[in-house]
Amino acid sequence: MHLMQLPREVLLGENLKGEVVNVAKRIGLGRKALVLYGKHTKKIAGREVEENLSGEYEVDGLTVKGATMEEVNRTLDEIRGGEFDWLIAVGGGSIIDVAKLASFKAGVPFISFPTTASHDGIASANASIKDIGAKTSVKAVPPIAVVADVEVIKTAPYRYLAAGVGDMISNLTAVKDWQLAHRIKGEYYSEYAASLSLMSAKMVIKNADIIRLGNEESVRKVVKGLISCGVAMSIAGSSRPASGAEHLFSHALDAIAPKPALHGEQVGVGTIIMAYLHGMKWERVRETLKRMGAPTNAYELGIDPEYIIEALTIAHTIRPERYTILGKDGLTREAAEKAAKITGVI
Ligand SMILES: NC(=O)C1=CN([C@@H]2O[C@H](COP(=O)(O)OP(=O)(O)OC[C@H]3O[C@@H](n4cnc5c(N)ncnc54)[C@H](OP(=O)(O)O)[C@@H]3O)[C@@H](O)[C@H]2O)C=CC1
Ligand SMILES: O=C(CO)COP(=O)(O)O
Ligand SMILES: [Zn+2]
Repeated sequence: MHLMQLPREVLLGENLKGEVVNVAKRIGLGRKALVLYGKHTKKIAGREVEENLSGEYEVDGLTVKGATMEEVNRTLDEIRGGEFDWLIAVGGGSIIDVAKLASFKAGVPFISFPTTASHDGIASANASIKDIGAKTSVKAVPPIAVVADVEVIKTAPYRYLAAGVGDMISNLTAVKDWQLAHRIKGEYYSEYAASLSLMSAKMVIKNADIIRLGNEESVRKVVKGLISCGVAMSIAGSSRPASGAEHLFSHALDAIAPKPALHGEQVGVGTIIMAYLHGMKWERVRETLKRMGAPTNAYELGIDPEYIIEALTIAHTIRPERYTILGKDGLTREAAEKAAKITGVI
């Protein structure tokens, strides 16, 4: 059996902070709601969402510090202790992922209220949580609804939108890796999931000039693409269509770099290198990221080249069951340095 779980409602528009009440009513969610937000996203939209809900529901808020198991367990304790019926995550990828896993473990639904268009976890069913070692996603549940307020998402610095583009462009190499694993390891491959994932990547390349403007239309285009990526992952039953070696590189950077960059920025740079290793048109990937104003090298990521090389050499160890262009043995230091230099990453 192949289970595909998808959100029941997706709202994309303006001034939706108050609309959550109607969404919850339509879906028939219970009386007690827990609003999850981060330190910043509480001020950006979380507090207002909480206030709006309090007219109709019994509401409490919880500030989450990051996508760690500790925070998932703290949220879980809060849900169980307070007997909450549902959650709403107001934030970036980290807050949404904590809500996703906690809601899955507690068996209660959650609404995704993204404050950035920086990642494709907005509507996906998997959660990337840092536990021991590197952070890779695990199966959870998709949000029961996605409420994407363009006005809120537009308040985020442009850098976040460009990161979202990076997370979508990464589908180009992720799908190549998936096809490789299908051919070499006989891994399950879904043509529908792969096509949907590639469509988002191609759409952002095509619409690069509109997205670059960072206006409302740009946000709408990026959010729709990110939601499609989430659906692709749900169809596949894993993050395979949107996460290959470029993501392993980013996960490795998260584990070793003193100050990692945004997820989407790192996977964008990873895509340049992995496209080179695949013999793809890596220059086109770099050009698109450049046009977007997204980082294309170590300096722009704010990460020392030494960490880039190390991340490339350890990336294959992060999720050994996921076969990629890095193979079973990974890159040698020399090969990593060469690939990073040729592509202008270091
Ligand atoms: N599950 C999945 O399928 C996927 C998961 N991911 C995961 O998502 C995470 C990356 O998400 P990302 O959004 O890049 O990063 P974070 O969620 O970690 O957010 C980064 C920072 O941005 C702040 N922020 C959020 N919204 C705004 C805003 N509107 N304006 C200004 N600052 C804002 C956050 O504030 P605050 O401190 O309040 O939180 C935080 O300090 C990673 O953990 C990644 O692994 C990525 C792709 C797919
Ligand atoms: O970031 C993701 C997809 O863009 C999720 O990927 P991981 O499964 O590698 O965490
Ligand atoms: Zn990603």
